[in-house]
Amino acid sequence: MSELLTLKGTNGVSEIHIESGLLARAASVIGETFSPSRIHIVSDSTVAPLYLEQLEQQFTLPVTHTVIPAGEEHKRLSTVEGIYHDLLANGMTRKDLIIALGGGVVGDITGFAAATFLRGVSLCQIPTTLLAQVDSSVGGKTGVDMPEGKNLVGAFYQPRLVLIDPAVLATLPDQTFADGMAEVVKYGYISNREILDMVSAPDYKKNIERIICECVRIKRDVVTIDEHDTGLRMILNFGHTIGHAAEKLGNYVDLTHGQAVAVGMVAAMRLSAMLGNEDLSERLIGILEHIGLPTELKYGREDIYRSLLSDKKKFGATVNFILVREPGRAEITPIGAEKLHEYVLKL
Ligand SMILES: NC(=O)c1ccc[n+]([C@@H]2O[C@H](COP(=O)([O-])OP(=O)(O)OC[C@H]3O[C@@H](n4cnc5c(N)ncnc54)[C@H](O)[C@@H]3O)[C@@H](O)[C@H]2O)c1
Ligand SMILES: O=C(O)C(=O)C[C@@H](O)[C@H](O)[C@H](O)COP(=O)(O)O
Ligand SMILES: [Zn+2]
Repeated sequence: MSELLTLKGTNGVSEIHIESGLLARAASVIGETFSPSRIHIVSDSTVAPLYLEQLEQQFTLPVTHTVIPAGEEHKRLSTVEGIYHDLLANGMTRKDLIIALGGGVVGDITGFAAATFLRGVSLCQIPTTLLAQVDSSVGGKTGVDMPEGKNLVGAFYQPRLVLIDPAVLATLPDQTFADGMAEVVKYGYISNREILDMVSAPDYKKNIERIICECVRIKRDVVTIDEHDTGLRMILNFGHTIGHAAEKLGNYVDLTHGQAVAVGMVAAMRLSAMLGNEDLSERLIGILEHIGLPTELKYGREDIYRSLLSDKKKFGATVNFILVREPGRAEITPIGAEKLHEYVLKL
C-alpha cells in the first residue's frame, strides 16, 4: 500500500508519502524534493538508537544531529534553544534542510526550530509514533508547552515533505500505540464514523495502514480549508480543551497527550449531554477501554476549569467548545465562561 497526498499551505505545498518501508529509502525521496548543502536531523533519546543511523547513512552530503531527551516535559523553549546552538555550530544556512525523526514531541519542537531559525529553513517530518503519523506531522502546527499551558508558544509552518513509514510502529510500546489511537478515535467522531467500527474490531491493528491513510486524508482536507485555525480546524481539537487542561495539571508527565485526549473526549461528550444532546459517552468509553486508554478525569473540577482558561479557543469570555452530537460530525459551540464553569463542576 502506497499513498501520496498533497496539502497546499501558505508557505508552500506539503507532500505526504505513506508507505511501509519508506524510512529505508528516505534519502532518495528527500533528494527528489530538496537540494541542500547539509542536513540536520533532530531525534530523541529513544528513537535515535533505533533509527537515526539507518537514516543518516543513506546521505552522501554532510549530516549532523541533535538528540533531545525523550518525553513531553522536554517540549519547552530551552530544548529549542539547544537545537538553535547545534544548527549554528554546524553551519546550517537557509538553503539547508532540517529533519524531525520522532514522535509528536520531536516533530513539534523541530518544526518550531525550523520555522524560526534564520526565519525559516526547509523541514521534513519523519514521524515514528502512531500519533505523529495520523496527526502531528501533518498540518504545520509547531510549538512548545509553557508552565502556564499547553502549546502556548508556536508557529504555523508546513513541512515540505512528510514521510510516513508504518513499519517503524513495530517498536512502539503498547501504551504509546494506544496514545495514537486516541487521535484516531477523535477522527472517527469528528469526521468518519466508519473509523469507529474499524477500531472496535478485535484485530484493528491489522488495518493500521488503512486507518493512518484515512486520518491523514481527513486532516489534510480540514487544514486545506482552514490552515490557521480560525474556523473549521478547531474540530481537530475535540477532546483537547479539557485534555490540555489535564496535561498541564499533571505537569506534562502524569498523563500522555493521547491519554489526556481520551479523558477529554469523554468529558466533552458528558458536557454535550448537559446541553441537552444525546449522551454518546457510553460507546466512546467502550472503545477507549478496548484500546487501553483511560476515561476518567483524575483532577479537581475547579482546577480543570481554571486550567482550561488558557485554551487557544477562548475569545474574550467565551470558549469555542467542540461538541459531537452524532458520530462523524463535530460542531464548534461557543460557551460562556460562567456556563462552562457550571458544567465543568458537574463533570
Ligand atoms: N502539531 C500537531 O498538530 C499535533 C497533533 C497532535 C499532537 N501533538 C503533540 O504531539 C505530542 C505527543 O506525541 P507522541 O504521542 O508521539 O509523544 P512522544 O513524541 O513523546 O513519543 C512518545 C514516546 O515514544 C517514543 N518513540 C517514538 N517513536 C518510537 C518508535 N518507533 N519506537 C519506540 N519508541 C518510540 C518516544 O521516544 C517517546 O518516548 C504532544 O506534545 C502533542 O501536543 C501535536
Ligand atoms: O492540528 C490541529 O489543529 C489539532 O488541533 C490537532 C491536535 O491533535 C493537536 O494536539 C494540536 O497540537 C492541538 O492544537 P492546539 O492549537 O490546541 O495547541
Ligand atoms: Zn492532539
